[in-house]
Amino acid sequence: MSQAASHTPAHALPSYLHSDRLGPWGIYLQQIDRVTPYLGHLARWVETLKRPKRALIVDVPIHLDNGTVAHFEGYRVQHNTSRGPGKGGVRFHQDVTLSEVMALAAWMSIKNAAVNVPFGGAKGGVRVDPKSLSLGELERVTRRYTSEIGIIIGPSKDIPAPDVNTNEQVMAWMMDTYSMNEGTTATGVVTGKPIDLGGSLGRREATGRGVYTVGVEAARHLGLEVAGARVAVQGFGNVGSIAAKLFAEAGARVVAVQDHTGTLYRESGIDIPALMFHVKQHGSIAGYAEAEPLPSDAFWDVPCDILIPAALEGQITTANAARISARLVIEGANGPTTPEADDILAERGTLVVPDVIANAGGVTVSYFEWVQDFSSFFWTEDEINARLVRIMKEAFGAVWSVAQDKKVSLRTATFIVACTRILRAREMRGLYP
Ligand SMILES: NC(=O)C1=CN([C@@H]2O[C@H](COP(=O)(O)OP(=O)(O)OC[C@H]3O[C@@H](n4cnc5c(N)ncnc54)[C@H](O)[C@@H]3O)[C@@H](O)[C@H]2O)C=CC1
Ligand SMILES: O=C(O)CCC(=O)C(=O)O
Repeated sequence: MSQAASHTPAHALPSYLHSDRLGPWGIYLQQIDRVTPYLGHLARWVETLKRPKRALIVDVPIHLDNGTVAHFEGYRVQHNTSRGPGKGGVRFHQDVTLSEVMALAAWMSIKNAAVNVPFGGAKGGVRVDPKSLSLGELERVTRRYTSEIGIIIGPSKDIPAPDVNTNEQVMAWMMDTYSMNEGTTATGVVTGKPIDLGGSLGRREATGRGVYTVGVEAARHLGLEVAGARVAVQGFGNVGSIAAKLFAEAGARVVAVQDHTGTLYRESGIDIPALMFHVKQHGSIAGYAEAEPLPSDAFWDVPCDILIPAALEGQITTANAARISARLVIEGANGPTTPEADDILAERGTLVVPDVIANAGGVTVSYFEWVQDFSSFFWTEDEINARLVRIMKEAFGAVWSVAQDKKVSLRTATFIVACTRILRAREMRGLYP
C-alpha cells in the first residue's frame, strides 16, 4: 500500500503485526491494502484497521477427569469498536493461534459493517481439541475461559457467539458463568444460546440461510439456474449442512460433501437430510454408505457449478484454485481463499461471494437475539427469517453495485462499503485529547 495513505510507516508496526509471515492475519492485511486506494480521504485512518484494539491471552487451567491438571491457551481479541460493542464467535480448535483470532476478529469488524449491524468486531478461541475432552472437561474449559475473559466481555462491551466446535450448550455455560460472576442473569452477554435461555429462533440456521440467500442472488446475476445446479460443500457443520439443505430444497444437486473425516460424492445428488441424520448419530460423515468415498484432495476436481467452502481458513490456494470448475464460490467459512487463489479464480471467471458478506447471516440473527434479550420481547421465526433475508439481499445488492461501479471484486467492494462505514465512525468520534 502507499505509505502516504497512512500516518504510521509499516516498519513501525509491532513485529507480530507484519504481513510477511502470511497466516490469516497477513491475508487480512493484504485485503486492507487492496481496499486502501478506494477509501479517499478516509485512507488517513486506515492504520486503525491494521492492528487490533485489544488482545487478551489467557491461561485456562482445568482438572481433567483423571485428576491431573491441564493448561490450555485462550484468546479474546477486540479488533475494532468504532461502530459499537465487539461481536464475534468463540472457536475451540487444537490449531487456534493468536494470529488466527486476530484475523477472525478483523473480519468480524468488516462483516458487521458490511451488513450495517451496530457492532465492532471481536473473536475468541481456545487452543484445545474439544473432541478429546469429556463433557465435564469441556464445561470446565468453557467456564474457566469465560471467567478469564470476563474482564473484557459484557452485553454492552463484547458479545461472544458460537463458531467452530462451539454450540448452544457452550453458550449456555458462558452465559451462566458470566452471570454468576456478575451476580445477575445477563442473557445478552452471548448470542446463539438455547431458545429457553433467551436464544433466538432461527439463529442456528441463520448463517447457512444467509449463504443460501446471497448465493441465489449471485446465481441470478450470473444467469445460473439454482434448480438442477451441482453444488459441492466443504464442511458439514452448522454452516455447511444448512446451506446444503437449503440448496437441495431449492432443487440443486449436492454432489459432494467433505468434512474432517472424509469426502463423499454422488452424481445424482446426496440425500442431505439423511446425511444430516447420520452426522447427528455418528458425529461426522464417515461411514455414510449412500455415496461414494473420494480421496480428500479429489474434492477440488469434482465437476460442480457452485462451491461452498464452509470449514476453515486457507482451503482454496494456488494448489487447487485452477482445478475448481464452479462458476460461483460462496464463502461460508471465514477466510477460506488466499489472495493469490482469489486472483486465479477471478482470471478464470469464477465469481467469489466473500465470507464478509456471504456468512453474515449468523451475526445478523445474533444482532436480533441481542435486541430481543435487551427488550425481553421475542419475535416469531417467520419475522426473523424475513428480516434476515431482507438485510442479506440489501447488503449484497449494495456490494454488487459498488463492484460494478468500481470494476473490483465482490471482496474489495465489500471492504470498500465496510471500511468506509468503520472509518467514517472513527473520524466522527475523533481521537483523545
Ligand atoms: N457458526 C456460525 O454461525 C458461523 C460460522 N462461520 C464460519 O463457518 C465455518 C464453519 O463453522 P461452523 O459450521 O460453525 O463449524 P462446525 O464446527 O459446526 O463445523 C465445522 C465443519 O468443518 C469440518 N472440517 C473441519 N476441518 C476440516 C478440514 N480440514 N477439511 C474439511 N472439513 C473440515 C468439520 O468436520 C465440520 O463438518 C468456520 O470458518 C466459521 O468461522 C461464519 C459465520 C458464522
Ligand atoms: O453470531 C455472531 O456473533 C458471530 C458469528 C461469527 O463468529 C462469525 O460470523 O464468524
